[in-house]
Amino acid sequence: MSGDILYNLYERRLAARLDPARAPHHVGVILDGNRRWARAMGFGAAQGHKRGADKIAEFLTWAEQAGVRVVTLWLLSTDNLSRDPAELSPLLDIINRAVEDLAATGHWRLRLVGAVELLPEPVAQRLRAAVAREAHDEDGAAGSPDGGDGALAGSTAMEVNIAVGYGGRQEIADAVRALLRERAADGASLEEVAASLREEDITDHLYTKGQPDPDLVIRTSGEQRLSGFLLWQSVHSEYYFCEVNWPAFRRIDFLRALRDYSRRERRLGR
Ligand SMILES: CC(C)=CCC/C(C)=C/COP(=O)(O)OP(=O)(O)O
Ligand SMILES: C=C(C)CCOP(=O)(O)OP(=O)(O)O
Ligand SMILES: [Mg+2]
Repeated sequence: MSGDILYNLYERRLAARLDPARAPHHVGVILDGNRRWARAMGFGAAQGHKRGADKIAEFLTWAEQAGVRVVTLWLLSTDNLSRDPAELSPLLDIINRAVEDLAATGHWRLRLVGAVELLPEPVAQRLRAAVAREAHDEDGAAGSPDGGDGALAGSTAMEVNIAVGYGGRQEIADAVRALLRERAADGASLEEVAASLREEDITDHLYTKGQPDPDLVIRTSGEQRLSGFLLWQSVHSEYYFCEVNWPAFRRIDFLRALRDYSRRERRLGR
């Protein structure tokens, strides 16, 4: 039997054995290892990022098929903004194009989660425009990523958070700033804000406001760290670290993550 046939059989068996009722509602992904993948292939960093970007729509389709309702994709950290401009500039363009392509399918509900204002203005503008166009398409006709008659981006479409210029500490600082400004505009004194501050007030001002916390966070490339991803929201998240570099991530890697997740016992401190 050829490798492809065996792979397909294994993939189908893994998928069939997963209980959709145990699927994570929100999956966060740290798409790591683009440059290591590129180096191993004898390519430059930009080709690694490009191949990584090409994997995104495919991944979202797998997640949707598995019953996931929210996906957060970490495409650029605040720390990544200090990378060499020779790498950063093509990477920002690749991210812009990737988000425009996702928006053009009209298939997902996109949300920018990150300090977009820290990005070069033209990049930020393109990102905002792509996501705004997608939101507009919600009541119009748009096809599925494969060009078929898939679900339209409406209230039932999977939500996809695009984390660009995202840093966990930055997000919490932004949330506190927004909260303080809001309360100040209502005429509250600093002492009144301090006395009444609850955890939920911070949660309600995060980039992810209104969304459930991630149940499962996947990081590719073998690194076992968070690097600040969804710092506030990941208190009870399950982590899955996968050795494969992001551009080489396959559906069976994702299905294995889901299988692993379905076997975990989440106690939430109880
Ligand atoms: C369009 C996409 C997919 C964007 C993700 C950008 C990014 C910083 C990926 C991580 O790989 P890396 O650059 O950190 O590579 P490595 O970990 O191998 O150094
Ligand atoms: C995947 C993204 C977008 C950010 C985290 O990966 P990095 O590669 O930048 O993080 P470190 O390994 O340096 O912590
Ligand atoms: Mg990396």
